[in-house]
Amino acid sequence: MTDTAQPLLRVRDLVVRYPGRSRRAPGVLAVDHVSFDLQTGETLALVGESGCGKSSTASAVTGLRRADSGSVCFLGRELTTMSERELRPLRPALQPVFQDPYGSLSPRLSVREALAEPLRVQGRWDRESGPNRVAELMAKVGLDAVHGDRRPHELSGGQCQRVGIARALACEPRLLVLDEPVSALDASVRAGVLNLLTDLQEELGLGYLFICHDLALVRHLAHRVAVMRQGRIVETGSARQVCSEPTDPYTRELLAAMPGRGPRPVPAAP
Ligand SMILES: Nc1ncnc2c1ncn2[C@@H]1O[C@H](COP(=O)(O)OP(=O)(O)OP(=O)(O)O)[C@@H](O)[C@H]1O
Repeated sequence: MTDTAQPLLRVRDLVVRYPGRSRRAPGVLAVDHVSFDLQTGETLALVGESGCGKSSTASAVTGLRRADSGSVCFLGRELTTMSERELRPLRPALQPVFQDPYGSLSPRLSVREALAEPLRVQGRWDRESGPNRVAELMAKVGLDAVHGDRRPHELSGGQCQRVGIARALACEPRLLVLDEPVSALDASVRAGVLNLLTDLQEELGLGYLFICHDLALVRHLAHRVAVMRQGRIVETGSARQVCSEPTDPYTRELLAAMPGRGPRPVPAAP
């Protein structure tokens, strides 16, 4: 029987420390006992000023960095105590999407090759169905077939980010950890990528851990928001509540200083 009460992702008392290089340069406690749940089909935005620990939290969730302590439970499995070998079959279901759309793609691979790669790595490639699956992924993220032979330097930032999202989808994920996925894009293409993420979530029931510092985007995309300060979560609530009536004084201060404060809607897709 499926346990419907179990969240897609449950994080408890997560701690991430960066060791100091010497006695004079002490380490940094980047994530200080952070806890949150994320449900299937839900977007939880992690917001906070630069250096508050958002990306370190994301790295520990995706396993790019080992947590120093605490629990990361994904699909009911505790990730922090697993060996690399035990983690391998779970990794496709938990995919990161990074801020820098060019940096996250190999400059040598065409779009088609970049999308075939995760299928090959996972043993899902075969000569018959592979090319169709690649075409399907391109269509899903709104890339024309003509882009298939292009390399990253021949694409716009928005198109590169669509390739990054398609690569994540190739793994048939359940959760995307989106670390500032549109911050490096021109304002004119941001809305298109955000709308794509919304459509994919609706269609595939994906969970999103959305790391962001722009309140307008958070309001537009997130169901719930967790506000971080100096490694800790200081407030959690619905996007509407946190963005309009924050209870924590620091959140109020932070939101007032954030880009996108006030009722500024995200422009429609071009
Ligand atoms: N590799 C590292 N080595 C040492 N300290 C680090 C490292 N990465 C991050 N830190 C420190 O950990 C703290 C949290 O950083 P983190 O990048 O997680 O914050 P952030 O909220 O994502 O910031 P930003 O919005 O600027 O990306 C900061 O004090 C940062 O300087």
